[in-house]
Amino acid sequence: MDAVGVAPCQALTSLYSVIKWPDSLSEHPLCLSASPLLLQHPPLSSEPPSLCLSPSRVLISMANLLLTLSLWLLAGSHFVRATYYRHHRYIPHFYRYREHTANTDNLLPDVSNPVPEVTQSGGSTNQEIPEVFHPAPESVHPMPEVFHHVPEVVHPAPESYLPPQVHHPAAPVPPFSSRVFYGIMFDAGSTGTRIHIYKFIQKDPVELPVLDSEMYHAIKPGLSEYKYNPEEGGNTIRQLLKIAKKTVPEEEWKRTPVVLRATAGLRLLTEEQAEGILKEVREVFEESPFYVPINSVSIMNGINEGVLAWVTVNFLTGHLYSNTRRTVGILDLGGGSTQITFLPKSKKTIETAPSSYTARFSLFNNTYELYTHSYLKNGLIAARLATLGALGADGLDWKVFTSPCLPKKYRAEVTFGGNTYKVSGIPDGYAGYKLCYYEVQRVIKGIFHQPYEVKGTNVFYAFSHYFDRANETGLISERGGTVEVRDFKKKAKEVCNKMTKYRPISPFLCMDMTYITCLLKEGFGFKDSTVLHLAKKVNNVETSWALGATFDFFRNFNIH
Ligand SMILES: O=c1ccn([C@@H]2O[C@H](COP(=O)(O)OP(=O)(O)O)[C@@H](O)[C@H]2O)c(=O)[nH]1
Repeated sequence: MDAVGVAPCQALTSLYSVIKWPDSLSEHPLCLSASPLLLQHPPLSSEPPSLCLSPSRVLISMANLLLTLSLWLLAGSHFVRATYYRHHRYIPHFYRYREHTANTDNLLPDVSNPVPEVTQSGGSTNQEIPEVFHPAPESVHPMPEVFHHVPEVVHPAPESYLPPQVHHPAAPVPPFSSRVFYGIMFDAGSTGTRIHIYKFIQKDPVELPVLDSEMYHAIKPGLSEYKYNPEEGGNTIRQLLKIAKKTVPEEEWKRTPVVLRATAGLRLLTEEQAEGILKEVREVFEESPFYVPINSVSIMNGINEGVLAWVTVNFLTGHLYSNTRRTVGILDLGGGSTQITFLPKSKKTIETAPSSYTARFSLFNNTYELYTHSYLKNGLIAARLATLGALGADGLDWKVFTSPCLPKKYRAEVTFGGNTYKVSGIPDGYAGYKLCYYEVQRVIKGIFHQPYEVKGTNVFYAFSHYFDRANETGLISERGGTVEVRDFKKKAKEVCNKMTKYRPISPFLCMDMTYITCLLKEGFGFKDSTVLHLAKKVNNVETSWALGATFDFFRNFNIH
């Protein structure tokens, strides 16, 4: 018997109690002690309990047994394999939504196959995104889970929001060679266009990719300034694409998606003007070496802007993976619009909100129903012009718009949305906080909805112009920090009553700080004692809707 044959033979000893091997098979019959198994068969001789067979019969019997055993093993291995592959790790759908536990990595939500394969021919730039990028969204539960179990408990002392680490330079090299991929998101805002180049690392084929880093660059003015000259607007995009070409390795260009989402600036233009600019951007994208998906250039609606900024901030602060459902709200003050978004703790917040002020989406087996709203024309720059009575006014060629929020001797021309406005302080009049507050109130009163819960203790992250103004006036450092709503008010009073001192920073500082104070208190209804976390970046990644929009591109959140 050869070596291969011996092993299965020896395995038989576990089935038959004992095998006594003689010195030589050719000379001695093989003897098996009687075992309960063998005794089920009629005895072959009259000498129980041991059974002796001639070598040839033994070999035939062994061959039969081997054949039976092989069949068992084959069937068994099939069964085992089938069971193994039914394990959740091998069911992408199950894996995506149920494998997540709280962790501290900047993991990209569900990108199992995030970037298109480069086609052999060089790839068409307007091919459709493979379906795997946009798996069918999970059906939304009619009654969102959030309202079943979330007690109306407030958390007066919020957890320390230590953000997860972004960079993992010392990670051990896995046997699977890590795959790096990129996503390029353009934020076409009213005051500027920004490029966000995200680098992701797929460390393991069955694990979620990790956000490694972001390359960010901004350019002014925004695309809406080019409403009469879209080609020039296209040049600003070309300039930013040069940065993308330097950041993304050449071999990755063809499979790196490039997407542009425009916000308030383009929303405020006529459809024709906005379309002229978007068409130009599409052409610039098409001539770039990057992957241009369908719908790569569009105007984003206010709901998505609010929800995706909420996704970014909660992702970066590590709240999307937590099982506690404790999240943070966001306050975004752009140039043309302002957004508030949070996950209510109380059912009453949604019940008392206008239906257009709520949005649902699914992520990691959770359905979130958020309170969210974007107020168009209430961004900081639009609000300046509204306070001056200039927004939407005619006679821009000759009218001078004045305000007690501006230094008395200030006179200038400001441009916004492709229009130029003449503005000035009131040379012989009064200026100061009280008068200014009265003026900005008109831009807020009767426009804002105060969410039921905002007087509670939800934690809010405030960024964009909230951050910029707080930083410029010394409320916080470059690194950000926390302030109370009353700090904005205190600083606004100081700035407005000492306009000359603060004028070098910005002649609009009094108006801006007063507007922010009024917006927070009388617009959203925050208490003086509400603490706001001001952050331009979390873990070196911009707090903006752009990261959330990149996730949404890779895996459709079905925000509705
Ligand atoms: O990633 C970003 C995106 C925006 N901003 C700032 O946020 C404000 C947003 O203005 P935007 O023109 O985009 O406002 P919108 O048009 O969306 O209202 C500007 O001060 C930007 O400098 C920023 O700091 N980082």
